[in-house]
Amino acid sequence: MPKVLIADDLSTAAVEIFRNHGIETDIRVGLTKDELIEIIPEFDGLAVRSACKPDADVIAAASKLKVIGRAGIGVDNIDIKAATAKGVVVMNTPFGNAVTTAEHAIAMMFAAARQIPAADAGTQAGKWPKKNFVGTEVSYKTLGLIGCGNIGARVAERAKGLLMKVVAFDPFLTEERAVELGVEKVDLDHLLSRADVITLHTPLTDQTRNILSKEALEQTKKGVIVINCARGGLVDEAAVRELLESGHIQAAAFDVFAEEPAKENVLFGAPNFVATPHLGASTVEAQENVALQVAEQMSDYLLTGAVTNALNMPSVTADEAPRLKPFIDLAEKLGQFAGQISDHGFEEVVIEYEGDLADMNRKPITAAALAGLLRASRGDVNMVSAPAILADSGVKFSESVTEDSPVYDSLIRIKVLVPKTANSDQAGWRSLAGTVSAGRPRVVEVKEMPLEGDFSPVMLYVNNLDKPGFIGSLGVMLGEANVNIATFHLGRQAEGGEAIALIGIDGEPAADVTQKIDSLPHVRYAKVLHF
Ligand SMILES: NC(=O)C1=CN([C@@H]2O[C@H](COP(=O)(O)OP(=O)(O)OC[C@H]3O[C@@H](n4cnc5c(N)ncnc54)[C@H](O)[C@@H]3O)[C@@H](O)[C@H]2O)C=CC1
Ligand SMILES: O=C(O)C(=O)COP(=O)(O)O
Repeated sequence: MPKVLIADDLSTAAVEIFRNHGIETDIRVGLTKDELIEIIPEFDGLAVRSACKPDADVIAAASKLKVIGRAGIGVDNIDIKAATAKGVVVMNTPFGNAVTTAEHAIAMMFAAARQIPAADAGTQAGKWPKKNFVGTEVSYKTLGLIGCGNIGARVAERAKGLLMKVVAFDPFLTEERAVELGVEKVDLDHLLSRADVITLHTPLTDQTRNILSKEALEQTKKGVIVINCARGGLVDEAAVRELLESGHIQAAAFDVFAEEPAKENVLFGAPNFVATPHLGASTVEAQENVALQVAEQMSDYLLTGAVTNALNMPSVTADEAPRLKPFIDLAEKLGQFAGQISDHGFEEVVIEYEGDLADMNRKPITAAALAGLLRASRGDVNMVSAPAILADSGVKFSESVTEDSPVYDSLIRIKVLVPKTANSDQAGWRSLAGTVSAGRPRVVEVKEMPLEGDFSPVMLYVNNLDKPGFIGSLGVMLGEANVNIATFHLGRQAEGGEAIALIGIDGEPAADVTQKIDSLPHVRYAKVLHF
């Protein structure tokens, strides 16, 4: 039974879902990094919000981990690169808390514009500080959105309901979407000079870090209000303090901080500054949404291989998972085959899909083929890590699809180009093709020679010249070496030409068996294959 560690405060709805799927959970909120490293090897799944930080060290220790589920949107607390390299899927719940966070941004805008927290504190302290608080209206003012995705768009809709004019800076916002939302797409300089209120809704990336730098803040209108419910690190906090003190910024309201939990911060105590402790997603509705969703997604992945909302792997719906599974198996086996007969590496990979595969979700199939291919040389590679490893390696990769499949309903062909620098006998294209028949993967072509057979866990691959007596001498030799033949498949180019024998055998042969096969006349290459 898979085991999931819940390492942040998730709604109990998540535990219920895991339990219904027969998945064991352990709730351990507030672990130190060392404590997390100590227990993580027990778990197949890790469910987090933003407080738990599965970094490269934690992921390195996570020997069984298959999936990290983020009950929320931002994944900057997770080392996705390390997870990908280790083959761990990282998934989030991109929509579950978006409305709640948009509402928080609007609440923060009013809290800042009317200084509600300070007015409340003074009133409840018995000071009746009516004269101290003169706010500003937001109607007919300009709201500048930095980031107009999921949450930014919802903020825009609400701001328009408040009769605000909305301008947005987002390089990925299309003109059509801007028109649909009724926002004006502008560049950052325009936004800075025009907005009465600026609100941030981008992820924290190398491009967005410090996007509201001191210089940017100095370009804003005097009296601007700044809201940050996205991520600390997007804004220069010290510069905001300075500009609040000088009165250039009228008010600021931040839910997120560069260092969290923010027990101390340069902004604390600044004039007209409002703070909340990363509450953007904290409503009953949002927390239930994200907990249910992450638990369903993680359970689906652990139990069926369905992938939803993964940041480092193509999606596979629960409906298509059973249909794709035999093709994923086939692709992985063809990849393993190609990897194991490419002793000198490869500089190019081509995957050809034919027939029914033209209409399928091929991304996971490709990922499986690459995982199988790379495993021979790179060890523990899976569908998550394979595409990134191949891209990093500089090996050229392409894919082609055709609806025609002359012989089979569906066919996958993997071709690898072994470099010229290798043993000249080995250089050139290797090509393997297979199909799924009665739900089982079958090889149907090896080095462009027709050859039909099942995959066995251990196989002997022999590339020879088609000469009389060869099969007999091979059979005798294997008998003498105590190798029991389970299946025997043959293919050849033409009489007397290049030929292949693919032999399923029972158990692991002695270490010298390939040498013995190599020493038979007419053998060009022999290899023990594992599937
Ligand atoms: N305070 C809280 O509790 C919560 C905070 N968040 C944070 O809110 C942020 C936004 O979330 P979503 O709207 O769901 O993300 P999203 O991915 O839907 O939208 C982000 C938008 O930022 C844009 N963007 C990317 N790079 C940009 C750049 N260099 N300049 C301008 N725009 C850029 C993207 O094109 C995209 O449209 C994230 O950082 C997320 O972690 C999300 C939920 C709760
Ligand atoms: O979903 C997000 O990106 C958030 O920032 C929410 O964070 P939280 O789950 O409340 O720790």
